Formats: sequence, C-alpha cells, structure tokens
Amino acid sequence: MSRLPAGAPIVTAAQMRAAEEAVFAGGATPLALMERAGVAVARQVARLAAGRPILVLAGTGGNGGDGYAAARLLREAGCDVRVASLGPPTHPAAMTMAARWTGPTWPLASAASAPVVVDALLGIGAARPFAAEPAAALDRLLALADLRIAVDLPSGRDPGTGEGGIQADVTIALGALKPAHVLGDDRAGHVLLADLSIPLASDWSTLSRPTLRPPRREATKFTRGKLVVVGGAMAGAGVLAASAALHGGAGYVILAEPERRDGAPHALVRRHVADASALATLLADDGIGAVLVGPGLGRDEAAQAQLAVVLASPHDLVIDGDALTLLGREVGARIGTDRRRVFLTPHGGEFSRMFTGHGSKIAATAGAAAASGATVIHKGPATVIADPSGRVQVAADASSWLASAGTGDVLAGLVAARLAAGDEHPAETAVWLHGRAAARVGAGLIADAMIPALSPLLDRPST
Ligand SMILES: NC(=O)C1=CN([C@@H]2O[C@H](COP(=O)(O)OP(=O)(O)OC[C@H]3O[C@@H](n4cnc5c(N)ncnc54)[C@H](OP(=O)(O)O)[C@@H]3O)[C@@H](O)[C@H]2O)[C@@H](O)CC1
Ligand SMILES: Nc1ncnc2c1ncn2[C@@H]1O[C@H](COP(=O)(O)OP(=O)(O)O)[C@@H](O)[C@H]1O
Ligand SMILES: [K+]
Repeated sequence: MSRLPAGAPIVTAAQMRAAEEAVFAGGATPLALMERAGVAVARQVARLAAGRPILVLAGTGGNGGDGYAAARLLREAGCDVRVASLGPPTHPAAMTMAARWTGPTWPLASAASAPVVVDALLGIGAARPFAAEPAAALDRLLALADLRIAVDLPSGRDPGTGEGGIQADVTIALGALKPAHVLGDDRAGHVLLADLSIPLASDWSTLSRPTLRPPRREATKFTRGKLVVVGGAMAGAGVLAASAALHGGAGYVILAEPERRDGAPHALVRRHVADASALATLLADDGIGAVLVGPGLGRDEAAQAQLAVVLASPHDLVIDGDALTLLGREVGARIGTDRRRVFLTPHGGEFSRMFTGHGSKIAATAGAAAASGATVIHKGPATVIADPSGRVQVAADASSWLASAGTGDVLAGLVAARLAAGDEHPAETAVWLHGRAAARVGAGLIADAMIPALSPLLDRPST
C-alpha cells in the first residue's frame, strides 16, 4: 500500500455522486468533468508509461468515458495508444468521448495486450461481476502487461468495502478517495489521488498529521501524564505497553502487576497488586490521568475482578486485548462513557466479539463508536479510528511487518500515554506514531524494536 495523503476526505460512491451533482448545479457539464478526469488520468499514465505502448480498456459507462478521453489526450501527446472496448457506450458523456477518439479500437475479446494496460472498464458504478467472456479477455490482457493502471478503481472492486476487483499496480482515485482505496487487500496497488476540483465534505478522512509539542515549561512528571498500566498473567504484554507509554510521552508510568517483578526499563514504577482490592487502593488517586487495562490480562476470575475495579474507578480508560473479550456484547453498558473518555483498541476478532458490525469496516466501526460512546480503534491492515460524534480517520498505509505479536500492546500503551498527557486526539496521534515507528524499524520488526524508535518521532512529527 502506498503512502496516502494525510487528512484527505474519504467519500462513499453516493457522496461522490452527490458532490458531482452539486458541481453540475453550479454550471459545469458532465462532459467538462469527464474531460478533467481524462486530463488527470492521461498525465499520470504518460508519466508512468514512459514511452511504452498503452492499451486502454474502455467500459460502457462514465469510467469508460474517462478512458476514451485519456486515450485521445495521450495520442495527442504523441503516445502509442490503442483502445479495447467492452461495447458501445451508454453514458451520454462517454458517447461523446468515444466519438472524439479516432485512434485504433478493438473489441475486448480480440485485442492484443500492451506493456501498459489502463483499466477504464468499471469505476464506482460496477453493478455485478463480469460475464465469463469479458472476464477471460481481461485476465489475458492483464497477464501480459508490465504495468496495470486502474482508473478510479480496479474494475469489479466494491467501492464501499474494497472487496473483489482486478489486480492493479497503480490506481488513480478520481476526485476523492473512496473506502475501496483504503480498505481491502493490495489489489489497488499504489493509490494516487487526482484532484478534479470537486468540493467535498465528509466525516471520514485518512489519518491527519498530529500536532506534537514538547512538555510545557512548567511541566512536572505528574502533569505530563500519570498512567497506570494494569498488568496480568502475561508479563511481557504489560511491559511492552508501559514502555511504549514512557517513550510515547507519558511522564509517570506505573505498571501494576500480580507478582513481584523487576527489570528494565528502570524508569517504570512497578507496583505489586496482589488482588483486586490492592488495585482499587492504587487507583484511588486523583492524579491518575488514565488507566490501561487488557494487554496480557488473561480471562480468568482474577482478570474479571481486576477489570471490574478498573471500571468502577473514575479514570479515563484505554481498554485492549483480553479486557475487550471479557466485556463482549456488554461493552456499551459497562464502560461508563457518560462519566469519562474511553478508548477501545480491538483487532478484528475482538471487534466481532463486542459488536455486530454492518457494512464496510469504516461503517461498522463508526456504528460501534456511536453505540458504545467510546472511541474505537479497529486495528488491522487498515486501522479505522471512529469517535462517537461520527468522525472517522483511517490509517491505511502501515507496514505489514506490524502483523507481529505485541505490536498491539505497543499501540495500547501509546493511546494511554497520549490520553494521560492531555493530547486532544490521543487515538490519532498514537496510531500515527505507531505507524511511523514501524516504518523506521522496517522489515522483520519485533514489537520491542518499535519502542526506541518512538522517542525521536516526538521531536520530528513531520517524518
Ligand atoms: N465521480 C466523479 O466525480 C467523476 C466520475 N467519473 C467517472 O465515472 C465513473 C462512474 O461512472 P458510472 O456511474 O457510469 O459507472 P461505471 O463505473 O462506469 O460503471 C457503470 C457502467 O458499467 C456497466 N457495468 C456495470 N457492471 C458491469 C459488469 N459487471 N460488466 C459489464 N458492464 C458493467 C454499466 O452498464 P449497465 O449496468 O447499464 O448494463 C454502466 O454502463 C467513475 O468511477 C469515474 O471513473 C468522471 O468521468 C467524472 C468525474
Ligand atoms: N497486515 C497488517 N498491516 C499493517 N498493520 C497491521 C497488519 N496486521 C496487524 N497490524 C497492526 O499490528 C497491530 C497488531 O495488534 P494485535 O493484533 O492486537 O497484536 P498483539 O495483541 O499481539 O499485540 C495493530 O496495530 C494492527 O493494526
Ligand atoms: K477501472
């Protein structure tokens, strides 16, 4: 997955069509908008083709119209271009664009391939799977290409969920990113966003670059963020989370553990809490900025009791791992979002134990946040952050090396650190730092290696 622009709106197909209609109401014609799309596509294709022959696969709708427009512009610019057509266009502007294309045209089934294939068959209007004959022709043409460039979406990809579709190396998203550009597997390849000057408003966007500031001059270790990490049966998980919190900006991190343990990092304040009542005593402290519960907690009776004590405390919470599984479907009823801020950090499995999500990962996560009153950080190849107000940010370009045990503990520690430290957007900042740290560590990362990579990022938010 490519590096996507930060803070770029993500719109559904319906929102995209509504935005187009507003542009038409303002006086622009569908043909003019299609020409803008053709210009944007031709510019990118010319750059990427670098002189190689180009075959444009043109469908019957608006996506095909973009293809005909781009083919004409590329030919005018001196490129070697042919068109393979799925059939006569039915979309009015596409009919005009097809009529303006005067270069060589073949039916899809009998076309020869080219080193560069531009897929302009289906965009946001894909209504059904391809019939067998065009599907076979498409497979043949794509298999012989060196570079596959999809216009707006890889044909057949569901715009809302990112499921299905052909394999592309590059996808040129027209006008705005749609959910299919940030969700789903790798089949969209590198996503480039082409601006078509269409005004857009959306509650959904890619992850914004956070604002990171050094501690205030008058800071003390307590005002910088006093955090309690509730450790459990798996000692390593708590240490990873607490270490990430220290390196992610918390001033004072207490690791509450069921057994007496010591070891690095020595900046960690270790407290032995033999049982739930000892934890309750520890949590009776107004100076605590946030509590993290879940990493390595276990799911036995002792874990249940620790979780109950945490929920009974008044503190802002980050709830992760086993604690999410223990809450299950009762999450909304138990976490007390009427009296504090709560952040849930489920992976896909934990999410489905708590919520019956509908629609795409974005829609399901937004629904979960609205239903629970918590900010939900739904992890995975795309991490979707949804707050109860309906605002959603998606981090879609994190390294797949993050698929490694313990990296979720690091993220939970970061969210908790940012929350305790008073960051206005703890979830977004944490996911950003996590992704950048993973990129710095690179191939073969292990969770431990992410921790020293965090501190330098606090100083250089733009990296
Ligand atoms: N958004 C914007 O700002 C702008 C958008 N623009 C572009 O318009 C695109 C949207 O155009 P769109 O609405 O015409 O839909 P599109 O993706 O071409 O598909 C519908 C066509 O495909 C056909 N068809 C469907 N399924 C099929 C199948 N399985 N197998 C075969 N055929 C199938 C369907 O035929 P029908 O179902 O009617 O038989 C119909 O003809 C958008 O993605 C972008 O590229 C730019 O031009 C301007 C700015
Ligand atoms: N394929 C992937 N691409 C990018 N990030 C991933 C991928 N798989 C997992 N991650 C990230 O790695 C972390 C894994 O968290 P989690 O599953 O809770 O692991 P653990 O419980 O072992 O710490 C999450 O931040 C998640 O978003
Ligand atoms: K396409």
